[in-house]
Amino acid sequence: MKKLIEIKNMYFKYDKEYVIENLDLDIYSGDYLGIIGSNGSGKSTLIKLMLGILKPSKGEILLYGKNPAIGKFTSNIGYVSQVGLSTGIDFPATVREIVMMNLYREIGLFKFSKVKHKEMVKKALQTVDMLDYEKSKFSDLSGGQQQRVMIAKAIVNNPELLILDEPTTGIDHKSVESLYSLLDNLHKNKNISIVMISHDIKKIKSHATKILELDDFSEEVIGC
Ligand SMILES: Nc1ncnc2c1ncn2[C@@H]1O[C@H](COP(=O)(O)OP(=O)(O)OP(=O)(O)O)[C@@H](O)[C@H]1O
Repeated sequence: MKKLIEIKNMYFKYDKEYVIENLDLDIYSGDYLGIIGSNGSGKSTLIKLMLGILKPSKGEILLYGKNPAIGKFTSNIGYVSQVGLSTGIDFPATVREIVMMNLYREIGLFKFSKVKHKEMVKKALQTVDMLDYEKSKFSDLSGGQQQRVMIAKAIVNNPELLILDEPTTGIDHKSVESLYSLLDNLHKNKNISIVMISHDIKKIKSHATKILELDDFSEEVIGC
């Protein structure tokens, strides 16, 4: 099995105290890892380390066997933030434009998208069942619909790994259920590995294949 992320003896602190201490963790292709833990236990920090936004204070984190270049986002990894953060989009963009944003590296800024790119956007929107909303204004959608669009944006590049930071916060019960089924579908049928923070321990344990508990500095991986 291919190793996507390898964390070795990693420590991280913002100021004086360590937020993450002596963490060892391997994430393989095919994993669906749920990250749980109380408020402030370091879940979002760990994701920022995985994305290369933060650098370990000690120890190592390797993405595809390499040190992530700080601030250089790899297109092999898709990222979805909390609903509140994704709705920070305050210009009148359409659903298609939002998803297209993750193709600009490929298209080139200020150049026109090609048929191929429009097809990639359509395919991603179809996967998340939002193709009918392609021309709708993003800001007119419900929280659950917006989150599906953000997932389409994250998968439009066909990443191997999708990282989600509590994507269900603030969305209604029915949308949460359908978001979990969508993630199951991406995991099982599209071979996308998943790392997801969740406060709903029962639910994440019933979907994930591994759980990492980040509490009281005691990190533990439990096979589900
Ligand atoms: N930029 C920062 N500078 C200093 N301290 C920070 C910063 N970001 C987070 N922290 C602190 O690091 C600790 C871990 O924060 P983090 O956001 O990773 O926790 P979390 O488990 O994701 O919490 P929550 O469940 O509330 O989102 C907290 O004590 C937090 O106050």
